[in-house]
Amino acid sequence: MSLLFATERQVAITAVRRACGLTSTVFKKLIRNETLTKGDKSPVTVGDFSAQAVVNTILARAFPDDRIVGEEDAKDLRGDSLEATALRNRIVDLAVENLAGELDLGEMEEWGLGPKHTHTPEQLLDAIDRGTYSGGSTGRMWALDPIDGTKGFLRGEQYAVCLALIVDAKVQLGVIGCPNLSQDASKPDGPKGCMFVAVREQGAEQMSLSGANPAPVKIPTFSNGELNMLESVEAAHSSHSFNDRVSQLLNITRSPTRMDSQAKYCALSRGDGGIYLRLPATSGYIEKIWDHAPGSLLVEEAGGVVTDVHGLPLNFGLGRELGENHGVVAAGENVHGKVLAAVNQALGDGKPKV
Ligand SMILES: Nc1ncnc2c1ncn2[C@@H]1O[C@H](COP(=O)(O)O)[C@@H](OP(=O)(O)O)[C@H]1O
Ligand SMILES: [Mg+2]
Ligand SMILES: [Mg+2]
Ligand SMILES: [Mg+2]
Repeated sequence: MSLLFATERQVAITAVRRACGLTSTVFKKLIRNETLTKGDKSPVTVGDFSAQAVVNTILARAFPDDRIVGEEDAKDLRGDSLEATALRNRIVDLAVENLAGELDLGEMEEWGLGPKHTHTPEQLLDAIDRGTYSGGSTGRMWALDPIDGTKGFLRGEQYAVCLALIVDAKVQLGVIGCPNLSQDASKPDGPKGCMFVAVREQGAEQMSLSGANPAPVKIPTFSNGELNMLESVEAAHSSHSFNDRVSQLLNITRSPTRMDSQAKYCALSRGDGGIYLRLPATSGYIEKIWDHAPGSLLVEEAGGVVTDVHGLPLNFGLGRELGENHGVVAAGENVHGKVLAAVNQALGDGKPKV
């Protein structure tokens, strides 16, 4: 009997692996005018667009009826301006070359892959725009962040290609590719590039980006002195000062580990850091589902708990955003309760006294 979501798992691994190959290539050749600034002032590069084109092309071929909630859209690539034309040509070239790469183990030609396939610019822009689904609480949908941690990507630090399958608002499958993450955190100069795969009720594992050496990951039981905090590099994305207050309340003396992207969830799942805490630094910011869907399942399947500051599960069924949740608290099962208590004490301490 085959396991549930076995085909989806293989398709997602293929898509993430291909996209990671593409982003690594882009990083080596990225030039200044290949980055745009979006309406919310955040950066997006040719890597983000072309990775979304590749992943969505594969998903559309393998699962033509599935919806996709992807971070990017092709609006800025469709115009006739010189800038749009140059960006479009570059993105199309990158995606075409990546999709045409020889089939690797477990990959299928019918997913649009291999040298026999051609992909027109229009098809690739449409593939990017397959990601414009508004989300919702019923049916199947994929959540895609083609480059999570774009700022880390631009700095040459951590970033991740993140893909999740959500069915009736529940994340069932998550795949995260981290091209710059050390395969073994205790050997920072050792081989880099890992993929994390989780399927609900089937566990979580880490492997190399090529799929070699798969091994289960599990959050260890930390004693108090061993705990430390994982947090964003960008102070604008999560409040560092709030995390410091929580660390003090928990008597954590080790300094926080700062890294971009859902690599934080990956690090947590294998025990490199005991807590991932993310409180909005900007009032009114609502977290996006693609920034948390695969990471939260990975941590749960590695024996952890992921909630918001009220202890509520993350609700992936409310559209493109986690509209009901405030902040994210992720930690091992034996630690999560006391972190949540400390978070709420710190939130209470911050309120004006009447
Ligand atoms: N003001 C803000 N507050 C919280 N998160 C924000 C934010 N502005 C952008 N982000 C999100 O933070 C993500 C990166 O998180 P981190 O800091 O953990 O690396 C970004 O993902 P992208 O890089 O995919 O756009 C983006 O979705
Ligand atoms: Mg972005
Ligand atoms: Mg992101
Ligand atoms: Mg992104």
